Amino acid sequence: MALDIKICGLKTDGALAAALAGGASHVGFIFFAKSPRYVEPAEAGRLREAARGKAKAVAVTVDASDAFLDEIVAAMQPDMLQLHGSETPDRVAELKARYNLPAMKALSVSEAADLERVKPFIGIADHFLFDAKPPKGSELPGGNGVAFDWHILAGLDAGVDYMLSGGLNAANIGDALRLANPPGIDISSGVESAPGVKDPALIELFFRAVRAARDNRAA
Ligand SMILES: O=C(O)c1ccccc1N[C@@H]1O[C@H](COP(=O)(O)O)[C@@H](O)[C@H]1O
Repeated sequence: MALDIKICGLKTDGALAAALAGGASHVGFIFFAKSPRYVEPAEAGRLREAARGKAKAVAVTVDASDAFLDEIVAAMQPDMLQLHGSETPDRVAELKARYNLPAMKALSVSEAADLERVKPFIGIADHFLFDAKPPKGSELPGGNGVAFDWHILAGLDAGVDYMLSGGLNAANIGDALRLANPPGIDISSGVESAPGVKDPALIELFFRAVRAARDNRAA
């Protein structure tokens, strides 16, 4: 089965090129002002053109207003919305209808019981993204480079389409794929040389590690 791979928090042509060259299925742009990965909608619109027809462009938002979402959607024409805040099932349904776009609902998890939070979104969110809970004091709901216990995902209904996220990098992706066997993976700070600074070489290294892990499984 094909593995979805999302490289998130892209801000430069070089990093985007590395993500596409590696075979990313999704590229993510962050519209959360406090993030070091924040990109202006117009700039994301320029960047995403390189991905058209190659990878899905994902607009990552956090409890965004309709006005801001209108601006983002008009400027970058995303293929998907990633809702990384405390959006309710009703809000997810409302946004899907408003923009006629699929939605990926991000949920933070630290224990098996957290997976229960998927249930109200079933039949509404098109995909899920499981991320670690932010460390105390962090201003970011995601992009903290923190992993959760992937064993938790063993309790997930097999029909749930999701991306595994949080603290992934070239060193741990093999274990993550082996333990959770997720339909998709999502990475941001694990391919950065500093917060918000994507490193094309680390992106390439990550894809190499993914391929090596998958080759090992097939052998
Ligand atoms: O990356 C951010 O700054 C960010 C800000 C606001 C919402 C979500 C954000 N990032 C998401 O979190 C995952 C995991 O990041 P990491 O690999 O642990 O650094 C990232 O891929 C985005 O989907």
